[in-house]
Amino acid sequence: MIEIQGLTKEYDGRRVVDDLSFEVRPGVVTGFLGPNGAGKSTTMRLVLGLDRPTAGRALVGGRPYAELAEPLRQVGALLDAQALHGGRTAQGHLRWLAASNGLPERRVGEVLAQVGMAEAAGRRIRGFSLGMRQRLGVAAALLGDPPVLLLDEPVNGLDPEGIRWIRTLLRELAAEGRAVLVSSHLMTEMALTADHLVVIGRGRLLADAATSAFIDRHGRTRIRVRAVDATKLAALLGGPGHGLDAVEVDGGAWEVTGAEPERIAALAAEHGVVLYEIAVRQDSLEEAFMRMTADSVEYRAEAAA
Ligand SMILES: Nc1ncnc2c1ncn2[C@@H]1O[C@H](COP(=O)(O)OP(=O)(O)OP(=O)(O)O)[C@@H](O)[C@H]1O
Repeated sequence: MIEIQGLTKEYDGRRVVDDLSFEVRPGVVTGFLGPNGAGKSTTMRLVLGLDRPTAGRALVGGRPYAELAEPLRQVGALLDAQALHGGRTAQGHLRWLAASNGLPERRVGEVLAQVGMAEAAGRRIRGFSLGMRQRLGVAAALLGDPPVLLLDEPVNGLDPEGIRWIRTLLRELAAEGRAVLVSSHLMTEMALTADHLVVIGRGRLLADAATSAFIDRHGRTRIRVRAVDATKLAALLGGPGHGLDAVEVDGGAWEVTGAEPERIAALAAEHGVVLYEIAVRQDSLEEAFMRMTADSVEYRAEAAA
């Protein structure tokens, strides 16, 4: 588990992580979201002891990273998959990591197989595609079989098959009881991968909630309707008096916000309007996220700055 408590980081007096507190729990994929420059990478670097906090602390398994006896056995990380020595082979790179961290060499073959790279074990990294580098980075993170994993934008630049592979792997790793923190800009992907979300803006915590609760809270539910007689439907929903928030969207279809489908169906029946489509549409995570950040005082302050 990762515990972040009052974490603050300033660069030249500018606060980029601001009194952040949250937990990354075992058995769950936690998505780490925020606009560009929100402080996600800085937070991850602070957890990994690559930078020192100005205030507060980040604990992995109850200890600061610097105090971990065998760090790779405690936490695995994928930060920048491009930062690899091109002259080494995949196997050579992992053997060197294993040897310098007191890990058994058999893990090298195991993790290469786990990420589907057994065939490429003897090839030099400089000839690897972005997807292969990403897989090798994940293999390195898994080398010490750690209970905690941190991945910064692991699906950046991957094709749909690679994205799907990362999603499945992360869900499996969490199902094994590991704590997984993953940042991404791809909201659709996060909605499919993360059980829980931590959202930050301008270094501050904006939300810490289950993904479904976040969408329920910040997204809207709309009911889409179409009628056999579009003019009658327009007169009903567009007219005053029924107290519905209704707008015409396309080709005679209407969307009603903030009402139960039963109420709309009953209203239509009462006025003799025959519906042939009535569908409940929940906002996507992206729509909920955009509404949430637009509503957030902190984020508006940032946008105005
Ligand atoms: N070493 C540093 N020195 C000075 N400023 C820094 C340093 N590292 C990061 N920053 C600044 O801190 C802010 C947060 O950056 P960070 O990379 O953590 O954000 P992020 O949420 O990961 O953004 P992105 O999604 O764009 O990767 C940015 O304004 C960045 O310029």
